[in-house]
Amino acid sequence: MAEVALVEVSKSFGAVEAVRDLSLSIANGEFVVLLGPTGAGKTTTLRLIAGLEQPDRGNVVIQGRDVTAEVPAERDVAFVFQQYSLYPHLTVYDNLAFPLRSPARRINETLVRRRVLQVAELLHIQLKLDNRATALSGGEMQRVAIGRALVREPAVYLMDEPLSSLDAKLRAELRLELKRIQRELGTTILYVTHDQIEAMTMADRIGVMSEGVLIQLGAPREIYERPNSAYVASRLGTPAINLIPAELLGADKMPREARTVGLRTEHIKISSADRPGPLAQVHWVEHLGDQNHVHLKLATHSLVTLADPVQELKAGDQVSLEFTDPLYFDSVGKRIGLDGAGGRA
Ligand SMILES: Nc1ncnc2c1ncn2[C@@H]1O[C@H](COP(=O)(O)OP(=O)(O)OP(=O)(O)O)[C@@H](O)[C@H]1O
Repeated sequence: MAEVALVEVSKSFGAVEAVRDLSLSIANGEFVVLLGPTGAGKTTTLRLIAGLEQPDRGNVVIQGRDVTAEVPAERDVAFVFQQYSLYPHLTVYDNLAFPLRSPARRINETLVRRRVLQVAELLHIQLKLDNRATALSGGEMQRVAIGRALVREPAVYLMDEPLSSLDAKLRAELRLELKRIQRELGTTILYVTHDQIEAMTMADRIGVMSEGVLIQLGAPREIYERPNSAYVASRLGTPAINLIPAELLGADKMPREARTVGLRTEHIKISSADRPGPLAQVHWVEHLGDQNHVHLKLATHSLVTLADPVQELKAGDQVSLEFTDPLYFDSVGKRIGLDGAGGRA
């Protein structure tokens, strides 16, 4: 049974349609990531599930129960926000125990203690239990914030960019930990992020949103390899996919309706200028440490790809390009050759 389902939900704020006709079903134990630019409607989607917003139309169903009319406290969800919302005057232990001590729950202290210790161990903060929340590093605070959600066992965890305030190293660490915990506990998570690496590495399925609409929902590889549109293709991949007008590349081998060609770095091979293929000029080479990005000029268009480390390239070099299995998009940006294998949202 779906743990959480949104059924044709819409929500406007004045003239802004924050979420439009959104249907989404999250299975028990599934990790779904909503990815999209700012203003796409991701946070509003979480708030609608939590009951912090009321939909204008549509229904929210949690564990088979229609909760649309219920207040947040009646819904079985836990929310983790971007900013750690800890009680500064309480110890880590008491912060973790807090959600279990509400009068409505009446859990005895032995059980509270057992659960807090279990979660603290899971998050590697067991040595910090006596610290005040303010005497923690940012990464530790965010672990406690996540732990406060984990001590409860709700139907679904809603997480709104929980790692975005952390530095890159901590983020990478916590990303792995969160995924491990989710696997171990079999929890159901709906997670919002701008970060494509978080989406690719943690999600069972990614939902790509734009302007309140769920554009595509699918497994990370499916979204990456078989995007339904140029928009979705441009949300994943570093460097970003190159979108080049089809007429620049010669129409002979392309589908007739192709207007734009999507070239990811793995679709582009750089060879010496005497090889067949369109000629491009190296504009500059960006050394990023672990990889080199080559910026190329193909007629009037710029293209970015990865440089083979053994290939000596420098600004001004002429090279020939060879393209393998690029993606083709029609005049409205829809991918040509959609196979209908569950790729559409
Ligand atoms: N309480 C509100 N009042 C008015 N407009 C709102 C409100 N909440 C959200 N919006 C608008 O709804 C749209 C969607 O906002 P939302 O916060 O859901 O986007 P988001 O994808 O989560 O963006 P971000 O990544 O920046 O958090 C935006 O245009 C936003 O300005």
